[in-house]
Amino acid sequence: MITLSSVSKDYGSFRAVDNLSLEIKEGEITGLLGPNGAGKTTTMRMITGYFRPSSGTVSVNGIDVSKDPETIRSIIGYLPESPPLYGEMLTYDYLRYVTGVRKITDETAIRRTAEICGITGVMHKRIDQLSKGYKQRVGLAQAIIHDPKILILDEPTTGLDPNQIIEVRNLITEIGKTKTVILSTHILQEVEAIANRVVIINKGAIVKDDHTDNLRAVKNGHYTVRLALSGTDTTKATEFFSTLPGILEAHQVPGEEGLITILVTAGTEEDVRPALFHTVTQKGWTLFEMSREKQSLEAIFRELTTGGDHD
Ligand SMILES: Nc1ncnc2c1ncn2[C@@H]1O[C@H](COP(=O)(O)OP(=O)(O)OP(=O)(O)O)[C@@H](O)[C@H]1O
Repeated sequence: MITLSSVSKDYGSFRAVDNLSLEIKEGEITGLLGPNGAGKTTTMRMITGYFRPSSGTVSVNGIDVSKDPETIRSIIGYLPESPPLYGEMLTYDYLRYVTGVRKITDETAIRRTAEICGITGVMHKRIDQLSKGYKQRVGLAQAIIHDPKILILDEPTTGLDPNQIIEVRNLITEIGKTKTVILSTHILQEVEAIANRVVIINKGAIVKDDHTDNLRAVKNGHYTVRLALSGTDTTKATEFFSTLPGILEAHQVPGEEGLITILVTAGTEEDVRPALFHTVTQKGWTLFEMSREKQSLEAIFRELTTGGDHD
């Protein structure tokens, strides 16, 4: 449905998005996760047609975004980080204004959208008198008033209090049942709460693309065990370790000179250390060290994005 092919974006001599390729299927809720300055907003703006890529192509439903921006605008709803709201307008007048700009003729569009976004009760209030949570709902309303198939949300819960965050997340989840959604955030929990796919971006490039469920599995069960041993070779040791029950993978990592250091990833909550120890003694190898390290989601994110801030 959305295809980015080798897309780059330069601001002068600075490359904000670097040769990024991504395919998003209909119905997916994708979280673009990355630290400040990673290139999330730039990527989203290229999908909406707001920015042209410096190289590469973006297509939506097979249409090249830069060739037919009009059609793209009718397919996509966009909520920028600071929604384009006019504070002195009443909510109703603002939404009527948006229907005018979008040339929406469906008379029920405003009422329908207000109901979906839970803003029926504030239609006759000035926008600058609304709470941040309600302002964000109005922002969402302007993004979906033309019933777009795709919704793009730039940091949709930034600046909201914890209750408002939950409300807006629930609203996005509800709207996301019938749309393809891309949202950006630098908050891991946000992706976990809303998205079924996570694309981690750092320095303008994708460093991880996975189902949110897999990340949850990492959080809930997976951990690593580091072993330092001697009396064998790396191939044998990794081979034996990776065939043990509950072990997903084993590979060599740098370690103390003269020893083989191996990092084993366990895919179970059970402790695999006794089985590892057994293998080592059974084979007559010598164990110098063994330690278990919890691999939290935060740790993975940090590992993938450290040093990522361009600013
Ligand atoms: N108009 C611009 N001119 C020059 N540099 C820009 C421009 N817009 C963004 N940048 C730079 O490009 C990089 C990527 O910015 P972008 O806003 O896409 O990142 P982001 O991941 O959305 O970050 P944030 O979470 O802070 O919004 C940043 O280093 C930013 O300073």
